[in-house]
Amino acid sequence: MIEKLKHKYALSENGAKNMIKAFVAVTIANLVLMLPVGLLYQLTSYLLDGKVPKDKLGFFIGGIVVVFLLVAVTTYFQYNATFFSTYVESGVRRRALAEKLRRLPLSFFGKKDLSDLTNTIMSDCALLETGSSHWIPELIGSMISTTIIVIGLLFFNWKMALAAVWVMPIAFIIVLTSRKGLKSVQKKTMTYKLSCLDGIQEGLETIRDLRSNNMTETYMEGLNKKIKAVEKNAIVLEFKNAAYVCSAQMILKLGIGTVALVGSILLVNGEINVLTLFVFLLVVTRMYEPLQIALQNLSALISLEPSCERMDEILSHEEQTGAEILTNKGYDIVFDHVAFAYDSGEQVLSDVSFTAKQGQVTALIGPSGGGKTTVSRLAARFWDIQKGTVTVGGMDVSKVEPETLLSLYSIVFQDVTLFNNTVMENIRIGCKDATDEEVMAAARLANCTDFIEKLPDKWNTMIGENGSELSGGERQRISIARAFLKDAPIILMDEATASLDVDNESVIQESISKLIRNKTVLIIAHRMRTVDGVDQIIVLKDGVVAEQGTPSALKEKNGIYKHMVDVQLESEQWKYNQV
Ligand SMILES: Nc1ncnc2c1ncn2[C@@H]1O[C@H](COP(=O)(O)OP(=O)(O)OP(=O)(O)O)[C@@H](O)[C@H]1O
Repeated sequence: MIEKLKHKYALSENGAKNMIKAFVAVTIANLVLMLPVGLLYQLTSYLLDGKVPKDKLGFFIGGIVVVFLLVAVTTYFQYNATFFSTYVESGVRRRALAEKLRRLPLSFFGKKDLSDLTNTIMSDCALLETGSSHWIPELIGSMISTTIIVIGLLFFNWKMALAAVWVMPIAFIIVLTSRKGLKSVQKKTMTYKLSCLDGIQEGLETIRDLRSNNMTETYMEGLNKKIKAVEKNAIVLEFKNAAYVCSAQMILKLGIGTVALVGSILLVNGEINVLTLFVFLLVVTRMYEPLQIALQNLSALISLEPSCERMDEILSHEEQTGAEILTNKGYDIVFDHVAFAYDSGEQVLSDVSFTAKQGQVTALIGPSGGGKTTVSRLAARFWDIQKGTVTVGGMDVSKVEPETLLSLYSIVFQDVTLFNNTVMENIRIGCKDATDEEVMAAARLANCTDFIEKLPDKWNTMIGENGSELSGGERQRISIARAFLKDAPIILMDEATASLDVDNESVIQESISKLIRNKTVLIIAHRMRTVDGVDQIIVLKDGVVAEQGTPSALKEKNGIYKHMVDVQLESEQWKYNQV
């Protein structure tokens, strides 16, 4: 049962145990609320006999006090079991989701966009929070307590009990039949909501382009359509929900009528007395009250199912795991007959083999879409390959835990990610234990010091969300400073000097020459003059190694590389010219 609850409602072991406690708490609370009916039964029977015996007065007063105390204790117990544990569990669930996302392969993120995942962590969790504190315990608790009461009633008078009970399964079946329809509308609503969130996010991210292309009105029209779709679907969902729940609640109320009808017949036939009829009417109204709420809760739980499924999809997704101990001997990177396709299924690399040797610079070049970025990502196990092997110093990267493996790499990609923190802390990301002096030394090597010293708070200047207060070249130099600080044995670079001015570029190139000494360097290059001095060039075209060798050998071959060099030489002569 614990395992089932864990999967169904994305709970931790403790959360599932607490939920069972909540079921028990609600059941006991509901049963305790039936005790006054027992007292009333006793009292009425004495009153019908003429008077209440004096020696019983103490029993009734004591009974009332005990009932009050029990109600107070069970309410506290129920509150504790539902609310407190729910909010603790909610925090645990959000952390578990975030922790899980950290361990998932990047292929998973190709299928999900940012708003989808944020929505799961925030909105789906909040919805499940209400579900766990109200809907689920109240539904299960009232079902258990009603079953116990019904068994008691059957022993008391089975005919009257049947007159009260027959409506219950019908009411629940009505709500359950809505399951398929409700779930599909709920899924649609969620899809529309996510598309709406995507639209808003896209609008905010691209506001500059929208304005410069006079596209704001078109964008707003598109967004309005998405908002209207959400509205329309939400109304349909509410309407369907209300139709099923209200019909079920009406059926439930029929039970009071049948109890009165059957009771009157039995009374006339002398099978029961007035007191029994009175008690049944009292019990039935009390018993239907939590069931009315249970029907609403059942419907709410059905609508909650898609959210739980989305959470379970993340929590039960296979992680990228592996050994936490590195067994590599040296740092040669070897691609051996590697084939790879992203989730879209299209083959991106087929049968790629090459060796990037330690102490050498290997440049990946080739036409756009040839697979250069993909190869450099696979070298660090950002994705798992489908065929062949990628090894570092003889160690198969697919068998190493990703974070352990990444300790071997310094990565400098074009799209630098910076955090809204100080410059100092943004560089320290390269090595979290580095001292301020070490950070500054790395920054000096990456030629960052000049621009950092000019910032308002120097090293303590906050650089805005994703470094929005820095220029492209400055962002890139921070990323290079991180690589200096990390000082990892393997360096993956994506045309690291692309957005630097000529002066900066030559200084940085000199620094990079120092950085890469004795390291395995895999560099994605777009400009042929930067690869003239590398040890080896791998030309990737259409996902295969079309050429490989030293720059001079490839120039002599007169193939793709030579052609790229010639074309770039030509393009360097280009000037702005009116034709
Ligand atoms: N995350 C992804 N999901 C699906 N397909 C992808 C993904 N990333 C890249 N691709 C596809 O894989 C192929 C190779 O892309 P890759 O980025 O490796 O090429 P590249 O040689 O680095 O190109 P460029 O020089 O333009 O950066 C392309 O067809 C691209 O559309």
